[in-house]
Amino acid sequence: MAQFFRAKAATSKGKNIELTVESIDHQGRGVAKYQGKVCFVEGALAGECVKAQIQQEKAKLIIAKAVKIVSPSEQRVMAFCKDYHLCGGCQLQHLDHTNQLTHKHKALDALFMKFTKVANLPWQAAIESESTHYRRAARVACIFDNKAQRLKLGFRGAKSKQIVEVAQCNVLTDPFVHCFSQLRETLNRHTACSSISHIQLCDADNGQFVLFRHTKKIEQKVKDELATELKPYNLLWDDGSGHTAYMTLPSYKVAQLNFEFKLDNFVQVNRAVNEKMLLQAQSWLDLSNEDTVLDLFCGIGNFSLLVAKQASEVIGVEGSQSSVAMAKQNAHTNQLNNVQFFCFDLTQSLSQASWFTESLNVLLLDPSRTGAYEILKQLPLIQFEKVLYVSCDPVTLARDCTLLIEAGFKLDKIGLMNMFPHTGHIETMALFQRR
Ligand SMILES: C[S@@+](CC[C@H](N)C(=O)[O-])C[C@H]1O[C@@H](n2cnc3c(N)ncnc32)[C@H](O)[C@@H]1O
Repeated sequence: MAQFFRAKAATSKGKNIELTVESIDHQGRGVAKYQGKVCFVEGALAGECVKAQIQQEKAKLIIAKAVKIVSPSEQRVMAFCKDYHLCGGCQLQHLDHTNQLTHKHKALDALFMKFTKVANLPWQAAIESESTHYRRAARVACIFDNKAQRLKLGFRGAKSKQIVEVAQCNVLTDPFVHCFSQLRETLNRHTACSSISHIQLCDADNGQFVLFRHTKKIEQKVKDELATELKPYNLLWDDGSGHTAYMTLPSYKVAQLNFEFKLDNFVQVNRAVNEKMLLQAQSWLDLSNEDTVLDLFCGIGNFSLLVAKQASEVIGVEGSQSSVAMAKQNAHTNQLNNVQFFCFDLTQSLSQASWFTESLNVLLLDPSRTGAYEILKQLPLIQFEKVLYVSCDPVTLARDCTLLIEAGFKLDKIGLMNMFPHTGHIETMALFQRR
C-alpha cells in the first residue's frame, strides 16, 4: 500500500493567549472566543480579561488554564485553601460563595433551554449547608515514592495523576481536617504500609472509619499497632479480595431511621444536605397510603425507607449487590415491611426486570452522572402520576427530562441542592407532574 507523508499538526499546547471571558459553563470554566474557536478557561470568571495557557486544541475548541488575571471580576475572592490551584478537589473557590449558586442556576437554565426548550423554570429555594466542613467521606490517594522511599498521600491534582500532599482540607468534616500529617507520619513508620494504594475516610454518626486498600499482605501485628497509633479511628482493611471485616458498620440517622452501610456503598457525602434533601423529597412527593413507589438507583435505601413510611409499597432497584444487601438489612432493622429491593443493571432491557409491575404510580430516580436515559426510554411512563428526578449531572438531567416532557409531564418544581460547595458539581431535584 502506498505510504503518504503527513506533516504533524503544529501544536499550540503551552502557548499563552489573552482572552476576554464572556460567561462560565456548567463545569465552572470561563468561556471565551479565540480565533473563531470556543475556548474553555479553567480558573476564569465571566467579564474577566485573563492570560491563559493552552492545554489542548481541537478543530473547534480550545481548553486553557488562566495563568494571570489581568482584570479581575468583582465576584473573584481569594481561595481559602493554599493548595487550591494544584488540588483537583475544588473548582470554584475563586468565585464568592453566593455567586456559586447563581452560576449553578444560570447553567441549569441554559441547559434546560437547550435540551427541553423550557424557559422560566419553577425554581424553589436551594438546599444548603455550611460551605466548609461539610464533607463526611473522601478518598485519599497514596503512592510509594521509590526515590524518596516514603508513602505519599493526598488528593489527585486537577486532571492529573499527581498526588498533591495537602496538609489540611477544610471541606472535610472536623475529625478529618488535619488527618493528613498524622496518617503520613504513622504509615511511614511501617514499611509494610508501602503497598497502600488509597484510603477512604468516613465520618459516620457512630464514629470515624478509615479504610486502607492495600495490594500486599500486612501482618495482624502491624494492623494492631496502627489501630493503637491512629486511635480513635476505626481501622478497616481491604486487600482487594472483596472482604473487609467490620466490627461495627458505619451508620447515619435521618428522621428516626438508621442507615448502616459499608465503605464500598454509595452514600451522600454532605450529611446536612442529605437530610434536607430527603425531607424535601417527602414534602414534594406528598405521598398517601395508596401510592406505590418505584425508587430507581436506590443505593442502601436512602430515599426508599423514608418514602416507605408514607406509601403503600416501595420497590427499590440498584445495581450494586452489596448496596442491595444493606438496603434489605436497613429495611429490616427499621421495621419497614412494605419495601422490597432488587439488584438490576438499569442499562439493561426492562423485559428482564422481575420487579416491574403495572401498579407502580410514582417514580423516584437518583442516577449517577450518566443519567437514566436507557431506563426512562423503556419504562411505560404513562402509568406514573409523578416523577421525582434527583440528579448529580445537569447535562444528563436536562437530556433525560426531554423524555418526561414528551411523555406528557410538566416540570412542577426544581431546586438546587448545594451538596458540594466550592466545586463545579451541580445537584438538582426536579418534580414532574402529569399534565
Ligand atoms: C447517586 S447514587 C444514589 C443512591 C441513593 N439513591 C442515595 O441517595 O444514596 C446512584 C446509585 O446508582 C447505582 N447505579 C449506577 N449505575 C447503575 C446501573 N446501571 N444500574 C443500577 N444501579 C446503578 C449506584 O450503585 C449508586 O448506588
